Amino acid sequence: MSENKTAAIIGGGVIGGGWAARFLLNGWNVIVSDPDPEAERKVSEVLANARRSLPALSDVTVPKEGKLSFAASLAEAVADADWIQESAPERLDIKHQVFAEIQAHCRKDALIGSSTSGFKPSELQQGAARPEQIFVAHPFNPVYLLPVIELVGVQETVERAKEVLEEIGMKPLIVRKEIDAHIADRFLEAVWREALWLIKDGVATTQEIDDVIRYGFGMRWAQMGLFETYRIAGGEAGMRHFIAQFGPCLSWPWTKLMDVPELTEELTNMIADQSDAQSGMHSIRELERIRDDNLVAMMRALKGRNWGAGDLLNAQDARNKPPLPTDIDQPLTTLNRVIPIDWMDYNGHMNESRYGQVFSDAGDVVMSMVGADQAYIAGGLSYFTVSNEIGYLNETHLGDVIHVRTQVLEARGKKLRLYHEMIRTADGELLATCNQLLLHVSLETRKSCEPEGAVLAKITALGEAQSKLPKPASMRD
Ligand SMILES: NC(=O)C1=CN([C@@H]2O[C@H](COP(=O)(O)OP(=O)(O)OC[C@H]3O[C@@H](n4cnc5c(N)ncnc54)[C@H](O)[C@@H]3O)[C@@H](O)[C@H]2O)C=CC1
Ligand SMILES: C[N+](C)(C)CC(=O)CC(=O)[O-]
Repeated sequence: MSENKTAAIIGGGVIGGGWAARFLLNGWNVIVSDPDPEAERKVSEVLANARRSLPALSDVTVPKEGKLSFAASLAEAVADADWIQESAPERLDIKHQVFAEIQAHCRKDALIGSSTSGFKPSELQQGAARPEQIFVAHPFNPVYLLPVIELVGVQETVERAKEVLEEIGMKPLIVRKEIDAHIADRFLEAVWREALWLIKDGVATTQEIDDVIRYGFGMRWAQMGLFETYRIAGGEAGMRHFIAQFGPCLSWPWTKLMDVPELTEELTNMIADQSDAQSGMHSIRELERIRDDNLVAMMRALKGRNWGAGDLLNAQDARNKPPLPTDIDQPLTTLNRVIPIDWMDYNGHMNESRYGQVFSDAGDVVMSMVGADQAYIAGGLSYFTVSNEIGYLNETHLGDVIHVRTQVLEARGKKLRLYHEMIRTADGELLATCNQLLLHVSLETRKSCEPEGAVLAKITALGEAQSKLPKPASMRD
């Protein structure tokens, strides 16, 4: 488990702050070193944004947050660290100086990743005491939400790094060959160059460029990437037809390729003014929150499809899923989760439909406990919910950690009656209750029938044990 591990974050700016949040919210202790006197405030603000977004990607219990501290010196920060992440400015001389100091004070077995967007490991390792210890771990902003991370370096070191990053929910990609700007930044540079030309030539504004991306190909890229998208664009003949039709365009004047517009004061002002007009009404922190909420909503949608980034999140949930309750003589804890952004409504609280989901998920846990699981369902038997009587008692808000306490009121024959209490974990406030009736059914006839075999035995034992409990207090009120 990662609980006692420590990450040292060297440079707590945009990316260092994101790394600190990613490690902390996955249970690591984090110690930051940055000469900027404002670093603590900046990291704390990034962390506050991360706390409202990252846990909302999960549908199960999230790890307990680690401890954050700020070191008086780089030497102090790295002394006991398992992972050291360098996120100093993109200047090779600064990075060399930082690595020399890190290696003078860190453990020999510590992993030293660099967030560099473009330097190759061989450049970073120049003059290093132990070159093989340093590797590229290039993340994407915001580091606490976006999973992909490019790893470049000595095979054995990056393999070790990969394991750690997977534990904290990331999607490491080991880059085969070291090249300037790795893989992803090559694309980003190409797109950015073209965008600069379009603005300089007076063809499009910053707003129009952003619109063609977010209303169009950006959404396609987010769920399928480039090649799968273009395969479909080739019609029934697929990729070969796509290349035959659009390959020649690459040598037509469709792109400016490597030709970079000079970033004169005039062009810089034009871009900055357009950007102010487009987005200047929001602070950077507000824009971060808008971005994060959108990313969470999109990633959660992909989760429902078990696709791309959503597939990865489901795997992480499976790893973090708590075991089923075993103490059947007590009320059962059937759910433990954070309330995500896409469950909020126009009244600024959790929408009523989501209470149904919470209690449905809690009911599913009872089904699993008695063995009415995927295999049982595949065998043609299951439970259907035939009534949910929900009491909405208190408001539930974004980021609230909640749990559900369930009692089995009746488990006889086809009938399974459950009573759920949804509780805000921080203060024990009862938020909602649900009286739920399920009927055992045949999936073939779609009619109710008696449960069978081990499920019948387990449901009977559960019903008997729970019948000895007093009625839940909220039922008696
Ligand atoms: N901003 C971005 O979108 C991305 C940046 N990166 C990479 O991450 C690294 C950091 O970039 P940003 O966070 O954007 O820069 P930033 O300017 O936001 O942060 C850099 C931080 O390093 C601190 N610093 C300066 N000298 C230092 C030293 N000797 N020791 C410790 N800290 C020092 C600065 O005070 C500052 O807080 C760069 O290598 C960059 O290429 C990687 C992915 C995305
Ligand atoms: C602009 N950039 C080169 C710093 C971008 C990156 O390195 C990755 C990102 O988050 O876009």
